[in-house]
Amino acid sequence: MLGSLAARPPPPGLARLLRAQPWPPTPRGASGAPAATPGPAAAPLVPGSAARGRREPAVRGSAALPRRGAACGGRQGPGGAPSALLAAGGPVVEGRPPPTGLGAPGGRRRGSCGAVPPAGLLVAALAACYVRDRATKEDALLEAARFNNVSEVNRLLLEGTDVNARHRLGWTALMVAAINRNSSMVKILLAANADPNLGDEFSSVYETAKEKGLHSLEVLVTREDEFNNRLNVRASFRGCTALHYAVLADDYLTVKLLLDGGANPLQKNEMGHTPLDYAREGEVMNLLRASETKFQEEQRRREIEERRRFPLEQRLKEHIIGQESAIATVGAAIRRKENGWYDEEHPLVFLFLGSSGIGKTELAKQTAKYIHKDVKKGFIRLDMSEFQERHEVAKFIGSPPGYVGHEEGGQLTKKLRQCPNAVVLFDEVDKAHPDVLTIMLQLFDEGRLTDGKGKTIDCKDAIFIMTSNVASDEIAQHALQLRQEAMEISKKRIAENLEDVQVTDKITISKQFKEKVIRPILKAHFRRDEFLGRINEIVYFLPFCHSELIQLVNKELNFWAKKAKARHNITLLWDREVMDVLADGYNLHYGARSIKHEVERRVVNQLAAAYEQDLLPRGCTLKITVEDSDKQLLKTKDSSAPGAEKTKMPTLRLEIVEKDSKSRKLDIQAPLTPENITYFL
Ligand SMILES: Nc1ncnc2c1ncn2[C@@H]1O[C@H](COP(=O)(O)OP(=O)(O)OP(=O)(O)O)[C@@H](O)[C@H]1O
Repeated sequence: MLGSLAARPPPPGLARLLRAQPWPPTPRGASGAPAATPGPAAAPLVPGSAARGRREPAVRGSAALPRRGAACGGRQGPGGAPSALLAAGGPVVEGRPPPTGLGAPGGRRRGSCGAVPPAGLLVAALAACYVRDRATKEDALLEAARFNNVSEVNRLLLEGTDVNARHRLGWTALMVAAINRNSSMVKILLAANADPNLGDEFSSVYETAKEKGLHSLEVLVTREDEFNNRLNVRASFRGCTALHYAVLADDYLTVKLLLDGGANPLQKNEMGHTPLDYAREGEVMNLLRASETKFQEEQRRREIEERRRFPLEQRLKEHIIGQESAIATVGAAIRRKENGWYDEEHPLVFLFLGSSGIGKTELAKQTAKYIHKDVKKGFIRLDMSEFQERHEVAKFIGSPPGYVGHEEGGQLTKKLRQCPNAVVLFDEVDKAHPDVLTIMLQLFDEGRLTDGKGKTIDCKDAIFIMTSNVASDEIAQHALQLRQEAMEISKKRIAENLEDVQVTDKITISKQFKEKVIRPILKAHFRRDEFLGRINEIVYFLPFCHSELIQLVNKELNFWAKKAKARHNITLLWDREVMDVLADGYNLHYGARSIKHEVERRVVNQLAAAYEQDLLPRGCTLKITVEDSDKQLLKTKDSSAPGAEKTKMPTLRLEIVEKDSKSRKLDIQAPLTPENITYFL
């Protein structure tokens, strides 16, 4: 059976990864002749030993190492004497890279001792290649998996060795067992919770050598000796799972074990190939095809279950503060689509309205992340202010043949072709030229788009989100007015001692306001009823209320606290008063960005100056405080007393918390005023 498998031509993807040697490797007897029956339990050949007819005992340790380095002459197989490798000016075997730095220049005879580089260099290379610390249990596990040493693996697992530990070059024990057709080992490792979906971190020999700062020769020999010697050393294996390797080895039993053990047949390696792409015609291919279908169904079921347990709205709220009605509107529309309650002839179209920096882009991004996981391709963002002129339509969908830029294609069409069901954000859509809007209308209406080359992209499954600041002042003023009214009603009810008082920041934009105020503004701007008519949902983003501002400040301070801890081992503390002071920096026109800037200006600047002035011992605890003398001002302001707005802005200071819990104020000098002026912000 093995012979017939080897005789079949491998698929093109497979051919790239394997060397031009028969695969699966034909085990050889002691004489070097092919063995009669390989059998999974047979002690495996040591890589490179085939030519020498040597069979390595399946034990830990590197007893053979000194012998390997001793030979100097013609090539002895991939695991053979490194001197033979060093002597070669070009690839010694098919697919083997020339040893950079160490190798002799081109033109030298292969395997010639005369081509050996200086002895010191050789010794260093030998030492690097073979003197390996095999002391750790994880290394021992990888080696035992390589040699199918069941008892050693069992012992190591019992001792608590991490079954998913990686070789220093990136692979796991399960991958080693899979590529070497050690199915009994695969079974043991899976039973010990080995993750079948981990991807190899080893790319090609050159890439890995570069990444790890090693000599390519060392990487090559290690890969061949400690993983497998039948793989193309030039190909990239990054992202290959144990299942990819089992398929490369064309080992039905191991493939089946891995699939039963939860391996994902749809998982792609970094080249974008699933295991099926490497399968030869036959039972392995059939098995993979069947399990792909089954896996897809199961995945769909799992996703539905997960959506039920952890709804989209909840996920979005983890990243977006406030904007509850916007989240609810988008969440409901996506749910309708996900569950098949939508018009499949048209894509979903939203218009996000509201002032700057209040989460329109963020909501679009998070929606894409939820739908696609891979946000890079699944989220397309176009700044529509780049399409203000008529001729810029060509930039949007590509120029027709014979025009400049025809070959480049359009910004939208190029990206949509890569991911036709992407979440597409048209930022500042009000700035786009009417001709661009006409194309968008066609896109929304028909769910497809024809590019400059005449090719049509079907994108009925895409989600289009347009954002605009049009009417943002009206929306903001209306929201503030609604909040004011809600506050007054609450106060009145408190004054009347009514029991069901709920002080709430939650407000809803009325239908009347949308129809009477917003729609006419939109109509005047876009001048096309049909364009507005094609929008599924107009989503309103409102200015932040005080409690939302406090959450934004907290989020921002937490961001810096994490950085302080990670970079300088400094613990940063603050209290509610500090958050109130920072929340006052909110500017309606800049939204959450104004909070970011306020924190940077009033806290991070002080931190940086204190650090530069060597006032922050490593490992210290820092507290942000409001200057004592300013606290009264803050109280006055909090109580909304008349005239409070005119009071001086409270000052934030940094204090070091000493071991006895007492605080010491830091005397930070303002960097731009060297005359000993204390840093006041
Ligand atoms: N509601 C929010 N919750 C959390 N972070 C927010 C929120 N709104 C804005 N931000 C943060 O502020 C920054 C700007 O937000 P975003 O890009 O979403 O603004 P926008 O509403 O699209 O405005 P613009 O049109 O100016 O881009 C981002 O870093 C974002 O994370």
